[in-house]
Amino acid sequence: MQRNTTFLFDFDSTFIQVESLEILAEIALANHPEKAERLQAIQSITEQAMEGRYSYQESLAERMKLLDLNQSHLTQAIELLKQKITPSILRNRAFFQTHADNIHVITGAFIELVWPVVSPFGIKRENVHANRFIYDYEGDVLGYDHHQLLAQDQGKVKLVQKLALKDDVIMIGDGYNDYEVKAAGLASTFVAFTENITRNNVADAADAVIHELEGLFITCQLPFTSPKSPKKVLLLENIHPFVELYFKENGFLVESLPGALNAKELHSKLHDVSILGIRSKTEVTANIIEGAEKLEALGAFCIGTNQIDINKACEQGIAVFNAPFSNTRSVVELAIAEIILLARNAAALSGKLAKGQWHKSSTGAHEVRGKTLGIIGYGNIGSQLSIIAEALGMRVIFYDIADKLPLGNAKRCHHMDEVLTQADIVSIHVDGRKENHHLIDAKSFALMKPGVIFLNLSRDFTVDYEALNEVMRSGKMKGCGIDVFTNEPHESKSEYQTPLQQFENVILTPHIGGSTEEAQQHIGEYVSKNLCSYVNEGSSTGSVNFPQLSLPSMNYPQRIIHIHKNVPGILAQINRLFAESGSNIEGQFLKTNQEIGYVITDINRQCDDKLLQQLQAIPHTIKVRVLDK
Ligand SMILES: NC(=O)C1=CN([C@@H]2O[C@H](COP(=O)(O)OP(=O)(O)OC[C@H]3O[C@@H](n4cnc5c(N)ncnc54)[C@H](O)[C@@H]3O)[C@@H](O)[C@H]2O)C=CC1
Ligand SMILES: O=C(O)CCC(=O)C(=O)O
Repeated sequence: MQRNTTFLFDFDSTFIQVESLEILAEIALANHPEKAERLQAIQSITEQAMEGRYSYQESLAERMKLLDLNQSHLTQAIELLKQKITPSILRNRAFFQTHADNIHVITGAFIELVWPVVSPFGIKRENVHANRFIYDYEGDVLGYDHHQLLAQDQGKVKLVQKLALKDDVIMIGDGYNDYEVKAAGLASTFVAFTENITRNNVADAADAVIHELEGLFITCQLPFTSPKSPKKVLLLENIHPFVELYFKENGFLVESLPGALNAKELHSKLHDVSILGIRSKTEVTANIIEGAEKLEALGAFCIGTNQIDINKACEQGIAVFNAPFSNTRSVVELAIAEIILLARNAAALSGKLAKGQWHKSSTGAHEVRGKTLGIIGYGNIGSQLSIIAEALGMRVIFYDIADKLPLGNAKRCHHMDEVLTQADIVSIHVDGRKENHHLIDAKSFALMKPGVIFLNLSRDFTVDYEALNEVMRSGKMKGCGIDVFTNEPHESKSEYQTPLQQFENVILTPHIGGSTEEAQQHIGEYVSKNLCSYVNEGSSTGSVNFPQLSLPSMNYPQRIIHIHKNVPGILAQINRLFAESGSNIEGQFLKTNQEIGYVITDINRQCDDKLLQQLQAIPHTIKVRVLDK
């Protein structure tokens, strides 16, 4: 950095992606009959003022007249604005922290909104210059302080004059009033910031136009560069918003899409992506993995990982993570609800009443107390279902290929057929391994009792749905609850047809077993933290295909990660290379699983290209990663 440079940052549409007064107006006018007209008027006045076509003083007065504000509006606006920080500002938090003494925020926005957003960046309170509201005793906003320089025309110019800065001054902003500081001779450079909005007359007047904050480091030849060029995260299938925010706060570039992508779309999107986040719909095949050169980690924001070619991911050194517990309770609650509703014929009766038919009857409606629930697959979901079903007075029997401890009074059966022949309700909770294709077929249905209730909330292919349709058509089955379907649509709100729609006593849900706010929030937190600490520090806790290593934080100049096929003798070769290169090993961690050897070495110096190439050349090496402290 040139010595003694002061950076003046605009706030609205520069530090944040939006105009704070517009956000405040959206909230304050939410229930106002003239909401649309007033919002449009506010936007139009802002735009004219920012382009320098309208007096700032008048524009502020006009906009404030259109609002009735109180404290609660401000509180809501602050929360929203914190989510709207400009991405390149967010990922360069370190820049603001490092140069806190030399950074000012100068804005016509209100301090009540500005300070909570900028303070986490280490910006000093005395360096934040903004307008302020005036309140009555009840906390309603009476107006604003007209005497503040920033409420006046040429307000930024007057304020910077008053600051009497001795340093070289660089003004960064998106509006004409930011340019005015340079025009008045108070800044050596005006940098137009266009990440959120481009105003042609402002860009034309600027000494430099930057699209992201990193452009400032280049334009001003600051040795401060982004800590690393940011890695890209692609999030698909409506993953919880926490995840996007979390990655952004940790310096990643994030793209979020609501639906799944098909193979072609996914292939072309992945070329520069380091972390891919999906749920159950995105097929990550061997071809996709092979083409994703930069992919380091893959997060399944769900339980099932059958949609991912795990073997290929191992071969390519890509760690896969999931959330094995976070949505299990949600699935169990849905299963219990469906069992009760189907036992009471409620799905059929509700469907009739929706069509105007009042069918009040107890015939064929049963309590679940005392009935036998047969669970196939006694894992995290099956075993929780067992406990809750027993609490409702049901008798539980189960079958699992693994030797599972029966919980409560549940009885373990040694053959699946035992469960199928005895249960009043059969519920499938096996995992999505390939061998489970059509685990439940026509023969299985034939073994079930007449009047059986059948649930599948696991994976579509575990059940032969043609056979299920047949048995439903035959009238043998009382009803079924199905949450997982063949060829589920990639996007929510799509059309979907299944022959099961013709039956009455069915509960058909669009794969929502795990779709509760609670589950999605927890999955989001769990998977994104594991992904982040894998990519940033090498910890593989929570990975489904890598040996799990929880590592200490990085205290030495470099951490070298060597991922290789699990064959004997690799560690010795790695350590020989370190010794020959004169690197001192400060700490070393090794864990293997059947496929992979995972060696992490902290060394006392920066590893040179030659050493890296030698590590990469060790036979059976899959990938070498270098992490800087
Ligand atoms: N509908 C939804 O939204 C959701 C569906 N799921 C699905 O539910 C299923 C169960 O999930 P978890 O309980 O978390 O899995 P889990 O892995 O904890 O349990 C699966 C159990 O099934 C057993 N198993 C596998 N094949 C079997 C077979 N052929 N016969 C008997 N037992 C067998 C395993 O030994 C294991 O104990 C998975 O397929 C998962 O993908 C999970 C969450 C949400
Ligand atoms: O909620 C989802 O997207 C998928 C849930 C699921 O099937 C799973 O967690 O395995």
